Amino acid sequence: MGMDEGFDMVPRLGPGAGDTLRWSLFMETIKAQYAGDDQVEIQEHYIEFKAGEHPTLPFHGPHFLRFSSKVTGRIASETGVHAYLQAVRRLAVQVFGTRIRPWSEVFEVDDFYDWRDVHQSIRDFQAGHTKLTAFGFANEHDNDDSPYPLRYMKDNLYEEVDIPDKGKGLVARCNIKRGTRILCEKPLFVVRNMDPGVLNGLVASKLQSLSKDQQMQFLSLHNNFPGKHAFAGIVRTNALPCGPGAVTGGIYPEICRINHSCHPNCHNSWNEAINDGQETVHAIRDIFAGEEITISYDKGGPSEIRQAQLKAAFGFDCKCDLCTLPAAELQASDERRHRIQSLDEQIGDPMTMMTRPLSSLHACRALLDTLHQEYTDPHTGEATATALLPRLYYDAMQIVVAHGDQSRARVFAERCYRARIECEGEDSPATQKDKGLMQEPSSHASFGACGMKWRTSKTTLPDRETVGEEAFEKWLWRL
Ligand SMILES: C[S@@+](CC[C@H](N)C(=O)[O-])C[C@H]1O[C@@H](n2cnc3c(N)ncnc32)[C@H](O)[C@@H]1O
Repeated sequence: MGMDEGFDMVPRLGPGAGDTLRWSLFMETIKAQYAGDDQVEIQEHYIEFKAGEHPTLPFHGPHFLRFSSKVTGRIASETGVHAYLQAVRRLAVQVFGTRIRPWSEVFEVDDFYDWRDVHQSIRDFQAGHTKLTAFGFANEHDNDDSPYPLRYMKDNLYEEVDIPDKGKGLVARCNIKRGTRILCEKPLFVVRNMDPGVLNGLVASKLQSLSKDQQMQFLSLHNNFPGKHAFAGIVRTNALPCGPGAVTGGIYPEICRINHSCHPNCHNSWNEAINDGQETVHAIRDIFAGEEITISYDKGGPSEIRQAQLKAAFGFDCKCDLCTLPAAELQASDERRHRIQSLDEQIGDPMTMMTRPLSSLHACRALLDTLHQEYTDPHTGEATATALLPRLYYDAMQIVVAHGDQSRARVFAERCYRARIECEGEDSPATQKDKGLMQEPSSHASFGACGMKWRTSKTTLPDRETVGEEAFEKWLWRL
């Protein structure tokens, strides 16, 4: 049998320029170190150590999860694999620090990744794939006796770890399917935005009514504004608004550990319907084990604008995967985000909606295409959900319903409802409202408000199966 030993990379590497550069530096160091060693062979897509169980290092960093081998038994000792594991680990620690997580069956130190994910990633990079594929997802049961990921099913889907350049953060312990509710948390307390001195006193009195554990949870949160008013600094660093445009913000022991990304893989929202109000976090794309869980703290926009907003409101320079992309890719993203902003303004113009609704509707369609181009999964290249999608479908629904078109309004309301479920869950009041509109579009307050020139009944829509997808979309968007 033999005992395994090795190290895992947690969080796994992302597509940003920093991770790409560090990984290529590490791989070049490995190549130089083992240049004359005939047990170390450079293959097309990876470096192979022909010792023990032949551990490998892929050239494509995001595929790297684990470097390991059996370290007991005849083959291990004859090939000297233990010395390779130690030397490679030392070099990795020099480049990646605490991100390198050593583990050992000999010393009963647990590994991080499920072996099936490790084997899947090895199959992928050996075949030369640059996209990642997931072995399986949490909560997804197949006919196998041991559903993935068995040992995590009872636990949280995430773990708190140190994240380079961002302090602490949460990473996925297993692959998480898009739409999964990862967290649902009650605030320790809620507060309004106010002068730091007054806020400090108010928080001090709120802390007195909390348990010792809760006080410690609050005090352990990050403070990006150290100084005279420490409590107010913690609130400013961590408070999340209790709903869109809310004047109150909540403080949470776990959700407040989630770092910001300008291209987040999760969406957070306040759900009034759960036990007097709780904050939820949903995966808006498939998340791979070892990936950092992220939400957005701001309103988005091109990099210059959003980075300035983050600095002014929260006092940090954003180091997310989008902001650290190579310059040419960041510029392409900025162009799409400028377009998103200008289409959004066009759609929000009430005069255009009243007098030229077709133009507003076509702007919605153009926005949808741009969102699909901008919000793609960095690992698979597929379009992902974004909190902008339910809003877009809601806007499209409002445009058509205001002109009496119930059939299209029904389709847009349904799309809005489905997109909202992914971001907020079925039990969110906003999702339930969308569901009501999907069933009865004429119940919308603006029904017919701009006239009835597009009048249809809610049942007069073409059969998608009969006319085909393309014709249905043309009908829907009035193309
Ligand atoms: C709500 S806290 C998140 C958890 C925090 N990292 C911790 O250690 O507890 C927000 C703080 O995390 C850091 N942070 C979050 N997102 C970041 C990002 N994208 N880039 C750099 N720092 C970030 C900043 O210091 C920010 O003030």
